[in-house]
Amino acid sequence: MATEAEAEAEAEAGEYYPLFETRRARGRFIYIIFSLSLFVGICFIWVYRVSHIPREGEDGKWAWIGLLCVDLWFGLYWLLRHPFRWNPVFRQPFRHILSQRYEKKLPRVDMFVCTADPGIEPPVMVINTVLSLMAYDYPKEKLSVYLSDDAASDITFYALLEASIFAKHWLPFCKKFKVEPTSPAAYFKAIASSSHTNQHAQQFQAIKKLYQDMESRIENACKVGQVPHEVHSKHKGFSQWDSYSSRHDHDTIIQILLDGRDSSAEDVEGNVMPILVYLAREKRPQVAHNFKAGAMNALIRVSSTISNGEIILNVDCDMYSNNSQSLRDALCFFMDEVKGHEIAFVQTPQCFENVTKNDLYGGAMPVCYELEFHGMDGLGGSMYIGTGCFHRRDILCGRKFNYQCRNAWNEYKNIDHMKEENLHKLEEKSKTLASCTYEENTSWGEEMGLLYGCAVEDLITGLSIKFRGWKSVYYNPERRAFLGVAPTTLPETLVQHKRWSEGGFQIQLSKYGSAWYGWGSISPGLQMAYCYYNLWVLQALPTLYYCIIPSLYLLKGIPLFPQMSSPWLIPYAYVMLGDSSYCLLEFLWSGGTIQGWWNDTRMWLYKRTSSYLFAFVDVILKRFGFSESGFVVSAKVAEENVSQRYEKEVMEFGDSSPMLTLLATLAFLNLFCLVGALLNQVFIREGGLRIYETMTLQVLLSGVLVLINLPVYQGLYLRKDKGRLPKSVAVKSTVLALSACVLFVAIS
Ligand SMILES: O=c1ccn([C@@H]2O[C@H](COP(=O)(O)OP(=O)(O)O[C@H]3O[C@H](CO)[C@@H](O)[C@H](O)[C@H]3O)[C@@H](O)[C@H]2O)c(=O)[nH]1
Ligand SMILES: [Mn+2]
Repeated sequence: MATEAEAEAEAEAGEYYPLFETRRARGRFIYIIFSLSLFVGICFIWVYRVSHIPREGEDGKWAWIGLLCVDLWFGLYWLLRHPFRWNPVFRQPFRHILSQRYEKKLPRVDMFVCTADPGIEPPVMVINTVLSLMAYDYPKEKLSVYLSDDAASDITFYALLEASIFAKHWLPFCKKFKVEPTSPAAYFKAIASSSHTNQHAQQFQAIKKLYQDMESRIENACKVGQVPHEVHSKHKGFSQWDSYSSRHDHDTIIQILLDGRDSSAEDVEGNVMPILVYLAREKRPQVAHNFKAGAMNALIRVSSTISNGEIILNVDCDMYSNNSQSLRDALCFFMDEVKGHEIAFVQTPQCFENVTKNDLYGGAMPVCYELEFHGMDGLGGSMYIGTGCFHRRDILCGRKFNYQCRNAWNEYKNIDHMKEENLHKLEEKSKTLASCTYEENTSWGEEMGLLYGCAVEDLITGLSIKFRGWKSVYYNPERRAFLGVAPTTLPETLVQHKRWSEGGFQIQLSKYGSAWYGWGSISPGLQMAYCYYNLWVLQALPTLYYCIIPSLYLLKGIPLFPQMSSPWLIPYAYVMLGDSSYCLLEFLWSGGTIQGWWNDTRMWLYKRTSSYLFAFVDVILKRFGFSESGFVVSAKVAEENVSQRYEKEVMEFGDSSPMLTLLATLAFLNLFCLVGALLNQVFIREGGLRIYETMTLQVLLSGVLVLINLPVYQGLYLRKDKGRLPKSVAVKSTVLALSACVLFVAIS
């Protein structure tokens, strides 16, 4: 094995091969020229706004001043978008070199899966994730999987118990036939019938049957809400539920289901299996449990006594491993002799198995993962996004960066001394580590582990690691590393984005949001990039302004933009056309479709006018102590007819919520204004084409808003299915929009 000194000597002699390589994107020059020209356009718009403010007594003075502020803000925010595009980098790990150099010295890896609600995160899905991780192509004695169950559900525990038995067949099968993906459900779905060799076909059928039997047992247990009697009495683990009173009030429940130190934990071919642990940390109603961050911190502590892997992989319960090599790939970054010592975590993109072709709810965020994250990587490292991320344990636990820590890889921690310790003792010891009083008067949640008090614990934790001097890597392999489930309804998507944007804003208001706190530890470009995400909520009011004011003034016949014949129209046209074509091209380049881009634009509007607005209000309320933090877990399953509509890309509204009422009101407001203005023009003013001449941009703006809202009008009045907008929303929004229009016209 090459030590670092040897590696450097090799490198000097010109024979050294690094464990990974970094490529830079080309064509940046063209981009810079183009954005400079756009910026000039934006400046012209600003100049126009300032120099054409209506005089005292003229119509629309205040609306104009409002537009000036909004245009200023949009222009400044637009600037924040650039650092992402300055220097995108692409990483390529070399895992064959890793095997050559380090096969015997590979570190232990602890993998954490978090689940919180068996109702919306079905146990079958959770164990598929667990099984996919257990089957990584990696020395099994060095792997451990921990499942944290924040619902402390005995059915999830039962499912994991079943999985531990099924794994004994599944792991050797995966190894023998190089199965990919290693999540049984995904694999059987991908390969409906086996066309391989005879031997494979036979074993394929056998293992498929085993899986299906297990699946139906677990689903059955979920349906009746009870663990089968004979299993319950046979396994001692269930006795831990004797003192259980509710999911918010119970002792720590921990069970080591498989442990290589115990001979019963061998697969059917006599190979060692990964360690497998179930954990439900203690919960008490009066003690804050800090949601996923709390669960992760309990996992970090408990795993430190059981396996203490140097590397920690963290996934959400729906994110199964889709690439059995990605673990080795990630290690190439950490173990690289020249650069590895400064890398704290390796993040893979969050990709989804269930996004449809045109991605109705914009869940895939292709530009984000195919471009912006590469850009952040070039600026010093992408964000930690909570799932599909490999961490170094000590750094996650708060270690600061210093140059001495280079050789840490050679000092592997030995866990052999625990061999004699019997499992039961180990479990008892771990229980105190997961108790809800353990963290009292410690720095867990502040300097150690994942940070508390923020709706995006992942982002803030990643940022705090950066501030301690570390770098990170964004690794986007061709074969997706993980696949999960994206929300399949509009309300769920909006709620998820509310949580995200709220979290971002919380970061911005915390010490991590300030430019001076991070000065020197992260580059100004990266600061700007983080701001771009963290300031989402501040888009809400300006966007609402643009959706409401120009349309109302259109109805009243007061122009707020340059006329067709005015030269000031040129910068407007250039900026609007230039920017949207650029965004469209980027979207297509990232793998999206044209229809997908249109859908994404709609979601962009909806998120800004509902999620971000509600998040903004919530952050303010929380600041003044009027509201408490929460974590609305997104559902990973949908009813049959809901998923059918999802497959057909028909928008699912489903229930009445203030967010939907707001969206529908805006949709109607624009429809009424547009129709009102046109009627007014034709019947009352008889001015011929005047409106097109004086208010082209306002007509266009309302027109686009009406077009983009087509699914809302359909959902309100044309559809009959259950996913339509409820009647109550239809009534409320129509009345609200109509009265806004009437009032506005009447007031003057
Ligand atoms: O009290 C809780 C709440 C949630 N979770 C788990 O956290 C994960 C993420 O929850 P999900 O509802 O799927 O949220 P998403 O919005 O899809 O998650 C993204 O955003 C979250 C932060 O808002 C991050 O924690 C996630 O890792 C990231 O994938 C799931 O496995 C949950 O089981 C817990 O363990 N305990
Ligand atoms: Mn999720």
